[in-house]
Amino acid sequence: MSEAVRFDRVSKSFGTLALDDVSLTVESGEVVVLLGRSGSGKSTLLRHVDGLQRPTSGTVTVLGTDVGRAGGGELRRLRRRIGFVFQQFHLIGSLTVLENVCSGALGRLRGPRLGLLSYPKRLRHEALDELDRVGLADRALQRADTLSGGQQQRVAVARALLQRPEILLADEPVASLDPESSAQVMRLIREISAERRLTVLCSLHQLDLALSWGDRIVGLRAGRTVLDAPAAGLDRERAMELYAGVAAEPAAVG
Ligand SMILES: Nc1ncnc2c1ncn2[C@@H]1O[C@H](COP(=O)(O)OP(=O)(O)OP(=O)(O)O)[C@@H](O)[C@H]1O
Repeated sequence: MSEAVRFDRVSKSFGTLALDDVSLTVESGEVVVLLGRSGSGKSTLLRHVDGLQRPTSGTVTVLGTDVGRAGGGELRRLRRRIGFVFQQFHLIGSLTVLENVCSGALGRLRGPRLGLLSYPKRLRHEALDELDRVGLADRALQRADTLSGGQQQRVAVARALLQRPEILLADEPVASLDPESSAQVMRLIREISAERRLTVLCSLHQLDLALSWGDRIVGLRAGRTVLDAPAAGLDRERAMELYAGVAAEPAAVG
């Protein structure tokens, strides 16, 4: 197996420590799910992978690039190899689904594009293939804002795939979806990772989804990795300890 991501004693301070001495190696093709309470450092960890943030100390190495030391050009080249899926899908609602997917290839093209026909035919075909992969080829010419949330997130996955990424970062990709759509999106990401040997780092708040679709669970608490274990066979109670100490909702009075 080759190594896709390595964190070597990484700390990140914003005044408070968001990451505290994190060491982690992710192999190519692994699906790693990050779990932890709000504010435990999941998004900060993801942002170090594509160099949106740089470590205060320690080393982050991604696809052979030392992210903390990389110059602007090197970072841009690295980012082309990394796809990102967000909680908010960030589609352009007034454009067709297909054009939204095509925009995933902008990093591979020269110059801006306006309108579906401004993309090379070969690329439109590639985009349609990716839409087919996420089960939405029949929606290609529909406006993106006419799709359900789950469908829009699948379009966002297709758009990220058109970038031909080696790593996919997903920051709470199902946080705004219903349980069925959430499972559908996670299953898709998992299957595509297996088909293409795509490395996935995904933050989630849903323990059951993490256990179902992750290869490996990394648990963070106050910026430290307190759990790093294969998802298969991981005791649910043990994973729940990540959330221990969260104040219960006050009981309704009346
Ligand atoms: N740009 C920033 N400036 C200052 N503090 C930040 C910044 N980004 C993150 N932090 C702090 O770092 C800590 C970790 O935040 P982070 O967003 O990584 O947590 P998280 O686990 O992703 O939370 P959530 O589940 O709510 O998204 C928090 O205390 C947060 O306030």
